This record gives sequence, C-alpha cells and structure tokens, in this order.
Amino acid sequence: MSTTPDDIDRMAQDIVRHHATTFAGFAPQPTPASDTQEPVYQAALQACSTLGFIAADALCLARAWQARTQRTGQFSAADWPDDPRDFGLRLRNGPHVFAACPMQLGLYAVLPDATWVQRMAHAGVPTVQLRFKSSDPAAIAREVAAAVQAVRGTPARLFINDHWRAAIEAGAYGVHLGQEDLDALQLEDLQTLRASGMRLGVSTHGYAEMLRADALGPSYIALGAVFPTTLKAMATAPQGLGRLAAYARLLKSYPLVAIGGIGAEQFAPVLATGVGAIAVVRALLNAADLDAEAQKLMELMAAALR
Ligand SMILES: Cc1ncc(COP(=O)(O)OP(=O)(O)O)c(N)n1
Ligand SMILES: Cc1ncsc1CCOP(=O)(O)O
Ligand SMILES: [Mg+2]
Repeated sequence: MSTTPDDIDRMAQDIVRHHATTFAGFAPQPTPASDTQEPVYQAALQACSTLGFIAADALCLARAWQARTQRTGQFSAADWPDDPRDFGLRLRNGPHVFAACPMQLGLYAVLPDATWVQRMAHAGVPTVQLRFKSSDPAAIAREVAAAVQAVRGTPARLFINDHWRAAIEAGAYGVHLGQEDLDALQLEDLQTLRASGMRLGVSTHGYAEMLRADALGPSYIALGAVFPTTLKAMATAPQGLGRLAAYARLLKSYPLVAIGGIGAEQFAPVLATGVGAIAVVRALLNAADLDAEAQKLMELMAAALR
C-alpha cells in the first residue's frame, strides 16, 4: 500500500508533537523543496521546518531521519536523530585531520589583544583566543607574536582567531576559523595549515555547518551562538539549550565549545548538554574584578564537569 500525503502529514505532526517542547521558541520556516518522494524524508523535512530549522539544516535532518529508518528498518518519530552514521559524519577519519586537543578545553577566554591574553593566561585560564580584528598585516604579526609570548611559562593553550598564517609563523597552539574564513581558504591553504601541526577550531551554527566542519577533521567544533549576543552580528538565531544538547549528542566524539551570550548563570545548564568548554567574551571583559571573575568561572566549570 502506498503512503498518501495525509500519511506524510501525520508522520510530520507526530515528529513535531514529540519535539516541540525541546525546540520551542523558533519561528516555523518554509519547507524547502524535497528532492525525493521518500515519505520519511518528506515528513521529517516538513516537521523540522515547522520546528524552525533553516532549510539547510532541515535537509540534513531529513536525510538523517531517512538514513536511520533505512538502517534500523523502523520509523521513530520520538527519537531525534543523533547517530553520526545517519548524517554521514567522518569523525576525524577523513583526509584533513588536524592535530588533536583535549576533549575538555575548559574555560575559553576570547580576548581582543595580547595584553588581555597575558592577563588571562596568568590568571590560570586554560584556553585563550586572540581575537584581534585588524587588516594591517604588520599590526597582526606584532599582536600574534606578542600573544604567543604572553602565554609562555603558563599552561594556557593559545588559539589565534582568523589570522592563520601569522599563527603558524609565531608558533601558536592553534587557530580558530569561522564559516566565512573557510570560504576564503584554498585546498592548499588547508594542507599548509594541517601540515603546520596547528590545531584547528571551527565555528558552526547548525547541522549543515557541523557537517562541513566534520569533513575537515578539525581539532574542536564550536557551537553557537547559544544565547543572544551583542558582540557580533549573527546570521542565525540563537540556538538555545535544546539544540545545543542535540548537537552535542551528535558530535560527542569531538571536543566541543559552546559560545554566545553565556554568563556565570548559564554555565551549569550549558555544561549539562555535554560540551567540554565554554567560550566567553563579555562575561570576562565587563567584569569589575577580572581575576576574581576568571576564578569564579573556572570553579563553576570544575564543579559542573566533576
Ligand atoms: C570559540 C569561538 N567560536 C566562534 C568564534 C567566531 O568565529 P567567526 O565565526 O569566524 O567570527 P569572528 O570571531 O572571526 O568574528 C570564535 N571567534 N571563537
Ligand atoms: C565571537 C562570537 N561568535 C559567536 S558568538 C560570539 C561572541 C560571544 O561573545 P559573548 O560571550 O560576549 O556573547
Ligand atoms: Mg573569523
């Protein structure tokens, strides 16, 4: 007996009913055109769009729902897909595998200059990032070299945001690149970066970007923005804790970093999703007593990961 459009609607409604609470707060999105007649795929595409996933992410989820149904021989509306096999993830088995970093990067301070990097590394923050926004090559080289010097003698791992050539030059621990940064990279650049032994962290904001990141075999994957942030204009809505938990289940074999709008009050619920690190900007930069705030955030992290 063939599946009718009403059957597909019923399956989609069943998915939405099971997951509406977890993924509450997102405006329904238009359902993208389906490139297959497969009923599970169509139902999942419709449901995930209703739940507010953007087209690129709803398509990934529909493929995964369909792949799992095929793999297990059973359609389940109740279980959100979170098996890497159903998404075709490579999990660091692909051709571009970057050097490993610890699963728990801990408190991750994203900082505007080398002076800040020095202060936070000496306060004991385990992971720091120089996020120095400049297009002046001499200023970039100077600041990156100063940041590398600033962490000397401390155990802090230093990631350089954006400026990957300067990071290689100065001998940083790793680099952090976003989706637009990846767009600007040639294959040879990726090869150069990997061959340098630098760790690579990649920003993601949903399923399609997570799949793109996974194909590179990065050292860690950043997930955000979890909550609204005023620090950076985001192209995607704040993802919230429900999505963050689903992303963390799917990517549990990677070191994961949550970022965006996270302050002390959110540390426990964010860490409960399974991520091993929280990246913060304003929570540190706006603190009245910087060193005390860094200690407090590190203690919150240790308590939650204990
Ligand atoms: C840990 C971490 N996560 C995300 C970002 C953002 O990177 P990107 O999307 O490239 O944006 P810019 O920071 O370059 O404006 C980050 N820097 N660090
Ligand atoms: C750089 C960046 N990328 C995603 S959110 C963000 C800013 C996070 O800043 P804050 O912790 O102050 O919200
Ligand atoms: Mg960037």
